[in-house]
Amino acid sequence: MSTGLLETRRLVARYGSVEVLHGIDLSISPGEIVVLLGPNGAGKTTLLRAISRVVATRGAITLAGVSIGGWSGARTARAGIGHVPEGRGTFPDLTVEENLRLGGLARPKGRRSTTREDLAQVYATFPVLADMRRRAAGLLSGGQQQMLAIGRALMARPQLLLIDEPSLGLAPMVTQQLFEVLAGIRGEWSTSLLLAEQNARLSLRIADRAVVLAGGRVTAAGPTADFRDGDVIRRAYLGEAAGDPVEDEK
Ligand SMILES: Nc1ncnc2c1ncn2[C@@H]1O[C@H](COP(=O)(O)OP(=O)(O)OP(=O)(O)O)[C@@H](O)[C@H]1O
Repeated sequence: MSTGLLETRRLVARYGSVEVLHGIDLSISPGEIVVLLGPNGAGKTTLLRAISRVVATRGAITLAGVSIGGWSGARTARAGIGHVPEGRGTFPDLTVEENLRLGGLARPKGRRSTTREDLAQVYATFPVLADMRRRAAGLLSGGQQQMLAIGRALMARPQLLLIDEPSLGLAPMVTQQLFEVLAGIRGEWSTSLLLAEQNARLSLRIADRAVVLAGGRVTAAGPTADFRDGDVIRRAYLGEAAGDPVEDEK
């Protein structure tokens, strides 16, 4: 039996009759940070949705050894997996703290910490949110909203946190600060992270392993040290025959 936190085997996902993931094998260890890289349309978002059970799948998915595939596993998945979707999805008319409290409602029964303790921990992770706790979420900057979306997911004390394109629409400096915080989250919150991210340079800096998707298949995977060379990224994204240089930043 595997010791991984998350395991997928031959995972297939489709939208209607169109199959977009064609048999993904992925494993994530407790406390590990894994980044999903790949060009637009590769299937990164769909893989996160498949793992959090919001798109239909075939194949095996286990979380801490418990099957979360099929309908019966969806509840287990929701209890153990936090999902920060692309676009963040915070409630703009609610305050920062109200948004965070809503995240806490998803916590599994038998939790050890109180809501007050969890709020304090979110504010320690993202001090700017503490200063804005009574402000409507819709008035926050893009970076602050991303922090709020991540904080809200953390309130459910997930074993695995899925974050889709955290850098989307953020200035480089804000993205850098956000990634520094993300690097610390696994220790502070005892969670693993799976990021889908176009910013290869920054995400490779904080992740332990990278998995590259193209056309709904894994085309490369390994420790991030193997991917820091721009040529490896280029081959992984475009195939051996690629001629034009690709920016590291892509
Ligand atoms: N709701 C949907 N209905 C039908 N097809 C979809 C839907 N969402 C995504 N797709 C298709 O599934 C494939 C994978 O898309 P996905 O969004 O998972 O890729 P991605 O790697 O996350 O891309 P991006 O970096 O642009 O977000 C694409 O061909 C896309 O057109």
